[in-house]
Amino acid sequence: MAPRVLRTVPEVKAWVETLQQEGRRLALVPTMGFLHEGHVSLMREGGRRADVVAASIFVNPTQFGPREDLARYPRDFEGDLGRCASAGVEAVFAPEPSVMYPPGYQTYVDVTDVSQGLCGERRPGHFRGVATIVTQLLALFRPKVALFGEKDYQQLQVIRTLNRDLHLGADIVGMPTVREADGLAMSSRNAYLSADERQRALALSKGVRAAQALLSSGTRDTGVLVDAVRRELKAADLREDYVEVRDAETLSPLGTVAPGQTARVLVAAFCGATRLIDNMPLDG
Ligand SMILES: Nc1ncnc2c1ncn2[C@@H]1O[C@H](COP(=O)(O)OP(=O)(O)OP(=O)(O)O)[C@@H](O)[C@H]1O
Ligand SMILES: CC(C)(CO)[C@@H](O)C(=O)[O-]
Ligand code: BAL
Repeated sequence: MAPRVLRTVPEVKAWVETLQQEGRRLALVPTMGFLHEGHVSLMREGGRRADVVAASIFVNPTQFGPREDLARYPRDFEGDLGRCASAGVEAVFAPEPSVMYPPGYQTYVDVTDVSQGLCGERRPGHFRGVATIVTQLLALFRPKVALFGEKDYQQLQVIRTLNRDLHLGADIVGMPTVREADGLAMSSRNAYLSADERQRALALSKGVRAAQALLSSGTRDTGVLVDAVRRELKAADLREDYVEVRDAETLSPLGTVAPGQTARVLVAAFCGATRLIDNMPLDG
């Protein structure tokens, strides 16, 4: 069935109120649209963990820097509604920016430690925008469960932290990265890539896999693991934005991956003009 489209805050409140009266538990999947199988995996898992699934489709202006791709971010609302319908989504919240940021809006959420470095450093203000919109969505929908992808790993940790610190009460579920058959992490921004760039973009997933393989064969020095990723970027002529190994939960930088430690190797790189990210677990 086609999902119901909600456009305003009173519409969301009325819909959520009805769910509560019916005793139906909600799973929320926040997105920026141009949906792919990664998003669908979150929606389907939402359906397994709750009684009803809602998605939001909102290209949130406050998380884009002034020189970033807000104006040309890919959009396909009709196609997205079809994908939501086949994933069992009952309601789609698709507000105009003025609904989330009306005149007089003045409340922003800063999550400090886990926003440091990585995308937090390379995209100043990005996580403030993400944390602000996700806090609004969790406060409005009050879902039992909210699902996010590990592809945006630092974002997931930022959201876990704000949900805990602000007592928002959702179960935050992180879902594994869905990949194309050749390993490229699915991402709406892959649509920007030319055929040649699409091939070269494989360097990100190859690089993080090379780091995983090195750790499995006993290399614990994170400098050596980072170099393995850099070699793949260089071979494909990608420009590094960052490559780091960090603690998987706190995201503190690591010099070595200790036995029993859960770490993560994270990469961001430019393939032509398109900035892509990827990451993988490194279990010491
Ligand atoms: N390949 C993927 N596998 C699993 N989850 C994903 C994947 N790609 C995105 N997600 C998750 O879907 C949610 C919405 O993400 P978003 O709409 O920004 O899509 P995106 O493909 O990551 O777009 P972008 O190219 O802008 O990064 C986020 O929680 C994100 O982590
Ligand atoms: C979580 C999110 C929907 C907030 O705008 C966005 O950052 C995304 O799509 O990953
Ligand atoms: N997928 C995270 C949202 C962003 O890159 O702005």
